[in-house]
Amino acid sequence: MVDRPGTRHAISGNWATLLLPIDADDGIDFAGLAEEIDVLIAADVDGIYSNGTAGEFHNQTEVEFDAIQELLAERCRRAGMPFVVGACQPDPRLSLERVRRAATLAPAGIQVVLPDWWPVSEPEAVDFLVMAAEAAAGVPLILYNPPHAKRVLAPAELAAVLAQVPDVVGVKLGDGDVAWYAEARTHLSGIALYVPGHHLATGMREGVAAGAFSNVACLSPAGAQRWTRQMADDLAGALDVERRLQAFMDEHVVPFRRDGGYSNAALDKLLAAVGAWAPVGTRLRRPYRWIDRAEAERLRPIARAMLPEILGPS
Ligand SMILES: N[C@@H](CC=O)C(=O)O
Repeated sequence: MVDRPGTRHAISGNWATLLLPIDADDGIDFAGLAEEIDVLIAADVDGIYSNGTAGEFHNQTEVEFDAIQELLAERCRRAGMPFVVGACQPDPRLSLERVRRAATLAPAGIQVVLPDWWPVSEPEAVDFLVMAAEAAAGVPLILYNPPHAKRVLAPAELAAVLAQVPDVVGVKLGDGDVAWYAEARTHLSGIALYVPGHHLATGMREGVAAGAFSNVACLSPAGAQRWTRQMADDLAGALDVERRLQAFMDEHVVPFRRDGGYSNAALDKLLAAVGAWAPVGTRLRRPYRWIDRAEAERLRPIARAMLPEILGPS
């Protein structure tokens, strides 16, 4: 069990996701992944995490899972970079095994999703998280509860669940409107909340966000880090960047999902290819479709013009 901190959270700021470089034969390019981790370390992000949706946790074998986490842990440990392991898995049995193995790597936290084939009730969510906490053996848990989860918990429901599992110290979730932020303040103070990367300045202004497991870091880890630092002493400027980030996403990225049916992971890999900071590529593992790399080339000058603070030189 761990104590939940009051207002300061051990895991905060700009967390960058691993994105899997995928070969033409559908295998994971581990040499490319190692290079990517080193670029993230050099960008001096607040931390690196594996196996969110963008890390394609839902489409890898257990042997691959172990190899990814070991590579992340080994390189981060050597560099003194904090890391979080995503032990996410829609199947609760496999997920608990992933948590158990992740704990042996001594990460700063372990991320889990709720069982995701049959939507869980609140008591079932509690029971799963209690089992996950046992498997984590003292490593703090972060619940990843995005809008596309089978069971999405509203702030009051989350508070009721988390009150029974103090080992869950944070929640990565989709935020909402002004009313949602008011609800989050009412029910979730003391829990570290991680809002979508391109909403982080708003989450900070509303006094709710501890940080982001960030899609902005997909676009540029170094740029996302600069932007996150800006929030501390120039929130108005950071909110202006956020407005342009959202315009870029709405006009140029979201249409791939809304009109083209691409997944969030495809969108995140597109962002990484626009930023061109590591050998990630746009390819996803089959059966998921990926966005042609030419689209990244087309969008790069647009992104640079709209977001010089994020994509400009450091
Ligand atoms: N929701 C994303 C955030 C990064 O882009 C994830 O997969 O973790």
